[in-house]
Amino acid sequence: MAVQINPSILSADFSRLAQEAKAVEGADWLHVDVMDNHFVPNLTLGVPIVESLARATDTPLDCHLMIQDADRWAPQYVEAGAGSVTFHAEAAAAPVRLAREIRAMGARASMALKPATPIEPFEDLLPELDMLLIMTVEPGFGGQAFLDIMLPKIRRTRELISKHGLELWLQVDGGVSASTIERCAEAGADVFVAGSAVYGASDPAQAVRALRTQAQAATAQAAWACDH
Ligand SMILES: O=C(CO)[C@H](O)[C@H](O)COP(=O)(O)O
Ligand SMILES: [Fe+2]
Repeated sequence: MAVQINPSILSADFSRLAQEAKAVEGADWLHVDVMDNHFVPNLTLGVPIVESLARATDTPLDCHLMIQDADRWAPQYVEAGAGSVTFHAEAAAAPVRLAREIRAMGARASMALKPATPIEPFEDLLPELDMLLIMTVEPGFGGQAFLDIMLPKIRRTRELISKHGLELWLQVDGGVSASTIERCAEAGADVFVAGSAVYGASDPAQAVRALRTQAQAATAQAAWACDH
């Protein structure tokens, strides 16, 4: 699969969200961080803003729900227009039922793991998912430093995906930038969220293109991609 670059609007100007979304048209997905001040110590936006964003841009929305009670709320983000909904493993009471519900509603189902949550207990669930998100910072804030210690987990997850012959996308989120994206791609990620590295740049669309070029080059050299 081609690499995908998903700018995170967490680092955008929230008073001009429609224009900020348009500034990165050409990106694969727009990453929308939903935070409830309970699952993470920060508060961002909810269903009405996702509904408005879905109308304002042709770029599909990749909603990352950092909220408690994901089982109750995730379907509402599909209804609001998200093309992909990511719930946290730590916040879902019934992740298989929830993933099936999201898929049945016509969206891609994705599950996220905080840095301290291992992938191994979820091996048998992977066929139920369209994407697995490995957090490379503690969720809650943009602009944090990339956690190198997550690289082995990315590698192990890529091995599980290969072992089971899955079509699962492997997303990384947190501290992804020109200086870290190649390590993520080499380890096995193929979907890259970047907030500050895109919206902190003078030309966000150009930053997306540059990250894509770097990720493509690193993937072409990566052992995991050469096996396919
Ligand atoms: O989920 C997130 C934080 O919890 C954000 O998507 C992420 O941090 C993006 O910002 P940056 O690229 O600046 O780290
Ligand atoms: Fe995110």
